[in-house]
Amino acid sequence: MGVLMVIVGMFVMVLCMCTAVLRWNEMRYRKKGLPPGTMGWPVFGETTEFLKQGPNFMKNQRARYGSFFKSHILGCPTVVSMDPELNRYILMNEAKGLVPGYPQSMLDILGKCNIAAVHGSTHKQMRGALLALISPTMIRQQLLPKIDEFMRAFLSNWDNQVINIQDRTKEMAFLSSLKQIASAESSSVAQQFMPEFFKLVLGTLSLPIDLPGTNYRRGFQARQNILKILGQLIEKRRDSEESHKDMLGYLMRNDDNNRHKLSDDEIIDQIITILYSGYETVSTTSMMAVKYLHDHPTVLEELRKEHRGIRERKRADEPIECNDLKSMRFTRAVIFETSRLATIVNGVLRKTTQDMELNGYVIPKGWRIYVYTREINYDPFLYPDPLAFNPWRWMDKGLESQNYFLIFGGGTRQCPGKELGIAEISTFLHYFVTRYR
Ligand code: HEM
Repeated sequence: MGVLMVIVGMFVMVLCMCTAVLRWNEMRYRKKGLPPGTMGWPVFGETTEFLKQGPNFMKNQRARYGSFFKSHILGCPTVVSMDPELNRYILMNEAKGLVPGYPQSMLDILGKCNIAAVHGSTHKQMRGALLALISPTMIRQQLLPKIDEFMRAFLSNWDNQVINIQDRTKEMAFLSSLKQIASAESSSVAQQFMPEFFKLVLGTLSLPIDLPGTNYRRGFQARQNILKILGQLIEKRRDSEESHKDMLGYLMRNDDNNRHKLSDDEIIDQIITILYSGYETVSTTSMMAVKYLHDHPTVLEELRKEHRGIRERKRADEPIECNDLKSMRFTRAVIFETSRLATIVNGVLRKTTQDMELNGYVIPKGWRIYVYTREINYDPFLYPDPLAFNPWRWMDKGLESQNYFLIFGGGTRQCPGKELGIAEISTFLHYFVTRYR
């Protein structure tokens, strides 16, 4: 009986202490002008709930506090905006005191010249250099032939095997980008590069704890190894003086036509940016498209009809060209519907560089703003019967240009790789549905 009393007493004491700490933490943030919401525990905030519950955490908080609330997630005090109007306003008005607000581990591992780590004129410079590499002309003349050659080879000999589509689409996204970046050397460096790249990706999504065995430490070491691989590649190319028509070749051009000359460090971070930005997005969209096509035979049939039509107009070894891509209207619709229903990107993060008034509240300098765009994908007014996989809804072109289409972000940081990503996924689907049942 005595032991039981002690246990109950201790339990009550711990409960009181926890309540006191939580209350104290709430009081610290009870400044006038901040939006409603809870801040959770000191240091950890509500990160555990956020990571465990995912979108449900957002929904629950919105039910309690409305579409604009404060929290403390991923190590920072954060305001979450789930309001479509406000989200659009924030993305369109980044210059009024906002910079990207991605976690420290991501910035450390992706490098200080990474596009998400820079703003103002440096951002303009890095974005300009990137846009020159993936412009519609570059896609038509340089990138699409490489993508086609890669997908054609990658999607061969899958018969009579069990294919792990998640692993394969990850490999596909990485190797396809690598071929566009360094086509001549891609097959010789891929085996060494790929495992390092996968470690780098894990590191960017970890807590920045620099101890042996942590994903952060492994990711950082992977970055060092990738710097070495890319540094050697650049050096070799400079020594050989041979010109290369791939992304690295264009980045290294030293003639007067190159308006966006970058230093070697900037070139390397630009390459890591391209690999990183197109990796999770393209691989997950491709994987989910395969899943939805499997679940919806009528959609698969319609898609197959489109691709068989293209094949019938070509010789067996003739590559996919820009006109073929343009004619893939249903495929584009399948890609958008997949991105919408699977919500590949939940939202984007920004950080305030000064106290900032938003929605009638004052957001202090240094706070994160999570522009949470996921919910808009399930809005029944924009997308009737929102949980149905219905690519036909995208056949009306207007839907792609409506104001709340934020699957590829918006404003000055809108995804520059949208058309390149669509070209890769479309070519993947082309060979997938024309070669396999
Ligand atoms: C289906 C595929 C893709 C989706 C859904 C997607 C989505 C997005 C989103 C939502 C953003 C905005 C991030 C922000 O505002 O902070 C973004 C930015 C970006 N994306 Fe994509 N993306 C895709 C493919 C690609 C590809 C293939 C590339 C390759 C070059 C790429 C390169 C970038 C870059 C460099 C940025 C940063 C732009 C800047 O900060 O100015 N993306 N993407």
